[in-house]
Amino acid sequence: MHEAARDWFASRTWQSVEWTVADLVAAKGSRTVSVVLPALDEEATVGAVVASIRPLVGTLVDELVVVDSGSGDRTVEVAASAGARVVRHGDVLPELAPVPGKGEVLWRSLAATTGDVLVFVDSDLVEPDPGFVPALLGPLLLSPSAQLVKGFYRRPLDAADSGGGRVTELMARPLLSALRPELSGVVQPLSGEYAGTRALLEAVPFAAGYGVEIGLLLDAHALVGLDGIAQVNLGVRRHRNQPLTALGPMAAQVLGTALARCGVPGGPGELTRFVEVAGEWVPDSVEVEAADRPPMRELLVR
Ligand SMILES: O=c1ccn([C@@H]2O[C@H](COP(=O)(O)OP(=O)(O)O)[C@@H](O)[C@H]2O)c(=O)[nH]1
Ligand SMILES: O=C(O)[C@@H](COP(=O)(O)O)O[C@H]1O[C@H](CO)[C@@H](O)[C@H](O)[C@H]1O
Repeated sequence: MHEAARDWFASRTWQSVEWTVADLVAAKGSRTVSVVLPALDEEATVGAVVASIRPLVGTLVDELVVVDSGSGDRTVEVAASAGARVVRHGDVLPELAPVPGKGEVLWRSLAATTGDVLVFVDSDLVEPDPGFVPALLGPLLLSPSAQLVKGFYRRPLDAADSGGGRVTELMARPLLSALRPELSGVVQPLSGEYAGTRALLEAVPFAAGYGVEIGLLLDAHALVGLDGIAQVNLGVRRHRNQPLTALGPMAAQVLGTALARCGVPGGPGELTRFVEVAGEWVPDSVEVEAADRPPMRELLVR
């Protein structure tokens, strides 16, 4: 293991949560906290995720916002009835036509919220743990240098107790070990549950697609160094696992964003896969976008 990564892992990893919500409320002081859930067609799960965080609103959490990515189901209604403020992606920065992607809604959430600290939680969690948000906020509110805190966990895959995090294990981890070994101590570089200071998040670009997590991690490292990053054990994280075929374009976006951040030319471009049709295999090509949205601070005059 890279020496800097080993030292960072030893000093900036919380294997267990040593604080209470009351400790965090006391440490928070005048700082404010926004929790953001990106959502695309999550009517089946978003309600329970909102409900797992809602009890913290008014004390530790100042606003709980679901940013909808253009859902075609009842995500908006379910999220609102569970107690979240719901923002549709076109409602914020309406002068900018939304582009598809998770990073797009996370980027827009910066303009739709006011918290000094933001916590991102996926809306497709299954059996969401109410401890996730307090755990993620601990290092940020209690440790002066932390600006980005990544969650890590055991990741079930469908009915199996482990095996999740397929793009993490097969793309992100090898990428980081090759291009940024200093970050090889990050247990879940693509975790969708993480917290960051607004100062950091508004200072960096957001990859509009699934490259958002790897992009933020690489940019945080470039901007604030390893000492500005921490990670905390959240236990177990179950979520709706996409089929393997859907993870090819996701992996390509992660690759494209990571290469761009590391100054390696060559974006993801076109990804060609193959499908079997009546006993024959035929190509199935898709254009993979890895475009970035600019640092929000360049748009917002505060
Ligand atoms: O264009 C998108 C794609 C995803 N998501 C949300 O981002 C989170 C993670 O996406 P997904 O579950 O597709 O990724 P996975 O967890 O399977 O890697 C979920 O809350 C999605 O609803 C979104 O808001 N817009
Ligand atoms: O970590 C991963 O490999 C992928 C896929 O997870 P699974 O194999 O379905 O458990 O999930 C993550 O990656 C996305 C891209 O960074 C994030 O946006 C998701 O929040 C995260 O779940």
